[in-house]
Amino acid sequence: MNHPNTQQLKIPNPKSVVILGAGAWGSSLASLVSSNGHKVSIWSRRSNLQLASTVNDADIIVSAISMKGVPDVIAQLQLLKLPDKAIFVTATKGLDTQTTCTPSQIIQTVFPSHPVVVLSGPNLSKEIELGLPSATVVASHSGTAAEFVQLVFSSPRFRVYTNLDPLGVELGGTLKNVIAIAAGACDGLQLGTNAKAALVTRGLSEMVRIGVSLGAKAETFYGLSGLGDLLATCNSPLSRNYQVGYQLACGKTLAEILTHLQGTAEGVNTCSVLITQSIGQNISMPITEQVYRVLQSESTPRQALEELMLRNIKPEYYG
Ligand SMILES: NC(=O)C1=CN([C@@H]2O[C@H](COP(=O)(O)OP(=O)(O)OC[C@H]3O[C@@H](n4cnc5c(N)ncnc54)[C@H](O)[C@@H]3O)[C@@H](O)[C@H]2O)C=CC1
Ligand SMILES: O=C(CO)COP(=O)(O)O
Repeated sequence: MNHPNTQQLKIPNPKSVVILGAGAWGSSLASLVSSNGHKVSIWSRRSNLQLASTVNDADIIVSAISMKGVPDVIAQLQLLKLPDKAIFVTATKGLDTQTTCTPSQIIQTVFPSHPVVVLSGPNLSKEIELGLPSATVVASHSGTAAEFVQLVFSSPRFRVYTNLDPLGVELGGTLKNVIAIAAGACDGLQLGTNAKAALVTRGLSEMVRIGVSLGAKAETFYGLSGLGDLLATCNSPLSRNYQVGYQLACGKTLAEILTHLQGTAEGVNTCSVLITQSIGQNISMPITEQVYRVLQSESTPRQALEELMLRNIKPEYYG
């Protein structure tokens, strides 16, 4: 089968793309889409634009807001008349603390007749703003919707793959944030490359375990949206989640870190949701548990390390 290359990817008519959220990720996504010749409108809770007039002709509505704003903004959209053609794209990486739902689950419940596409991958927004090359995944139960979104976002500097496991893609981007906090702490404590490799590998194992129990496919976690994003976030000081862990290891309190952090570190809230889910489903998540204890000030990063190293010895189960 012949696939077009990125030079041939022009959609004949420019599409109307609405980005909800004017933070770091919303702005980067807007610049990617507008560089491809599409019409982009950015809405945020602080802008003067009316949500109703912004979305009234949208082909694509992208959520790039922090998780805590998603239920409220989707409830606002529910009161409006959306075009039948509108496809939702969620680029938010978090879990709702009230319901434990993912953003795509919240959107699909409210808008059952609109396709929902998850966009997630190793996409540090600062690098994308610099025009550096990057790849991502767009996943949906509707292959047609995923391919449409792929065409709108693809460019020679942003390579977009489709995937039919939206939950797996969404959970990859969400669960890795907790491991990135641990990786930042590992670097902050200067534990070395061997320790980091062990942490990230066992972290991936935790992601697969809880992800599969929630209904995702195991293999999805070994792709760009799982392992790919895990590697990017666990190895870059540009990651806010990594920064949280790094600075905790340097002795700062969580409150101090969050006050000065630029943007959202979703891993902090995601970690609490995962603890509830892992207890409820009786799934072992030792790294997540230690991150939780450190975030709650019940333990220090150094004590968390000792707890992990002193666990009962066992075979290397995968997944
Ligand atoms: N920055 C990055 O490199 C990437 C971020 N993401 C994800 O995108 C989401 C947004 O991240 P950033 O843009 O970096 O965060 P940010 O903190 O820069 O921007 C967050 C946006 O959400 C809006 N928002 C926050 N609470 C809200 C509420 N209660 N109601 C309505 N709007 C609200 C803010 O006004 C702002 O426009 C997060 O889930 C993040 O994990 C995903 C990939 C890359
Ligand atoms: O998800 C991201 C990169 O893919 C961004 O990570 P942070 O939210 O930790 O900055």
